[in-house]
Amino acid sequence: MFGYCYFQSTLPILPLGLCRKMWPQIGVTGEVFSAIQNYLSIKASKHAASKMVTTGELWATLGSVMASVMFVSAIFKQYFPYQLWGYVEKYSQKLFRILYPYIEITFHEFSGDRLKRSEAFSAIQNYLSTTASLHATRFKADVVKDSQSIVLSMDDRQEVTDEFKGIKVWWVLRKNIPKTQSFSFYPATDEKRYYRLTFHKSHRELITGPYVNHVLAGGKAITVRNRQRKLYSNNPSKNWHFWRSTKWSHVFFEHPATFDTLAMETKKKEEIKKDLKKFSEGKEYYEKIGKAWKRGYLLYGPPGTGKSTMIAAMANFLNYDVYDLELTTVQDNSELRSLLIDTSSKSILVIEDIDCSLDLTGQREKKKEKDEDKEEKNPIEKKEKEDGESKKSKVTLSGLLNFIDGLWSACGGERIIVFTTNYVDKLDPALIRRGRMDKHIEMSYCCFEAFKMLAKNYLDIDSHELYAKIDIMLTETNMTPADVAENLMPKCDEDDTETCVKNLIEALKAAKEEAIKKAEEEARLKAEEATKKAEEEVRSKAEKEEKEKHAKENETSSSSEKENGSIANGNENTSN
Ligand SMILES: Nc1ncnc2c1ncn2[C@@H]1O[C@H](COP(=O)(O)OP(=O)(O)OP(=O)(O)O)[C@@H](O)[C@H]1O
Ligand SMILES: [Mg+2]
Repeated sequence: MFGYCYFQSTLPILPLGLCRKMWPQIGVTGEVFSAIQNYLSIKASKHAASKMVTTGELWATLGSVMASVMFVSAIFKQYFPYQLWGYVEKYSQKLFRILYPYIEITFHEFSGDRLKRSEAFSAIQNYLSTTASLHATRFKADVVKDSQSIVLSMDDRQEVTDEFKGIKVWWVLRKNIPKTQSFSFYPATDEKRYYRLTFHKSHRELITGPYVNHVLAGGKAITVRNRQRKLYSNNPSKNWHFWRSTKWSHVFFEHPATFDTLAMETKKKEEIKKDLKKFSEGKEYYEKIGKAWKRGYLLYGPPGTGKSTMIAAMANFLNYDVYDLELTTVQDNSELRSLLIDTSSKSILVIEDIDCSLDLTGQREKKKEKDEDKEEKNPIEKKEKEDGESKKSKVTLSGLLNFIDGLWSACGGERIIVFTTNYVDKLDPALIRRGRMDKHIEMSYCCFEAFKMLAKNYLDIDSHELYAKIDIMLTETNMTPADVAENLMPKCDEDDTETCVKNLIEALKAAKEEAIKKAEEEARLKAEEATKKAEEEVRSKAEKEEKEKHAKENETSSSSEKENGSIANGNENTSN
């Protein structure tokens, strides 16, 4: 009503602004324009005045009603006996229930002290995205699946109705904004959103049971249908409390690698695929054996052998999200736990190059501390060092071990944890024991079978006359699949299959020669080292002998001197 009055009262003024802009453009002279302006302003003011009277009347009526209510309630409070207040409350609630025979259920966005986003909330959001599109008038739009489709969802405070077995229910999206005294640029930081479901109390059984289940199941089905997988990376904790920030930020996961494009022995590949499938279908089995529904994979091998590519292939095979955890930005073990809790199920949690991520052995830390104690530092250097230390991650090996295999690791379920490393021997045995890293997969240099897959992918060929030669050369040389792939890739339009295969042969020859040179160089260095060592030994032996000889000579000379001395003394004594 108020909005309508306001609109009516401002309406006549609006065209004035437009006139001002438009009329000069169509050649109306200044005098004519001012005449029209004066005419319109008189008309508008009359119109507006008449509407203002209506608004004034409305306010006056409202004011008097309010005053009457307040007066009656004050009188009532003063003269009504205090002892009877309880009854008044009780019966007023009863009366309210009779007058308002509806039940309300709220579904909050976050559960468990804001640690985890409620799955029910997301399911309802998705369910209502289809229901809302029929009834609501205000929407929020999200683009999914390579920008090919949009999903509409209810906007804040928008109410929609739904029907279930002929019964009407109402949904509304609301949010609680905490009453804060402080001024903030980001007022919505702590807003708590929730869906409220309202229905008549006579349908309590039907709505709280079958209807809610129907909504959740429908919502989950839509989630799966519209699901676009995501690649997450963890945010530094200093940003966790900023406006709308979360512990993880994401982009859509679009890596095209699959097990078909991954070059490795077929037997090994099939074994991994079976293992993954068994895991993803093993909910009941894991429950039965009393184990958290998670599985650890350790991928190790030289750089360029396809460890990261394997992770992408796994995610595409299982249709899982990927959480790429950068351990060095995690401040301490409790942050690590928070990050773990904030991951969704059906996901792969990746820690790449685990050997480089952190210094995870306690002994090394202690040794360093001792060394530092010895050093005398000036105060500025010391302060700088302390600042650097405070920013450094304090995640410990035991924190990481608990993260993977502790009580918290069971939160969520259906999770794969993958570690990659170039140096498996560097890792602490506790970190990679079975139960933490259940399956160890070695990613090795390119074999002939892997080469054939790469050739099929890159050049679309199954055989070639040079295959036999390549087979032999690959056994003689260590070349990573990354290098093989790079050589097989055409670099310009003129590069045909023949050129690419020959390029690979040239590269293999060069690699072999380089390997031979390297081996020769190593052998030469080794021989030099051995000769040096032998010479050193001979020299030290000679020195030792020389020293011994000297010592002996000194000994004999001193004893002969002593002898001579005693003879001389004897002679002196006899002459005396
Ligand atoms: N087994 C493979 N099958 C198919 N492509 C591969 C394979 N290995 C490597 N590649 C190619 O080489 C590139 C590098 O591979 P990737 O990043 O997976 O190696 P990595 O083992 O993770 O190396 P790093 O240890 O340095 O991280 C990829 O882009 C991919 O195209
Ligand atoms: Mg990698």
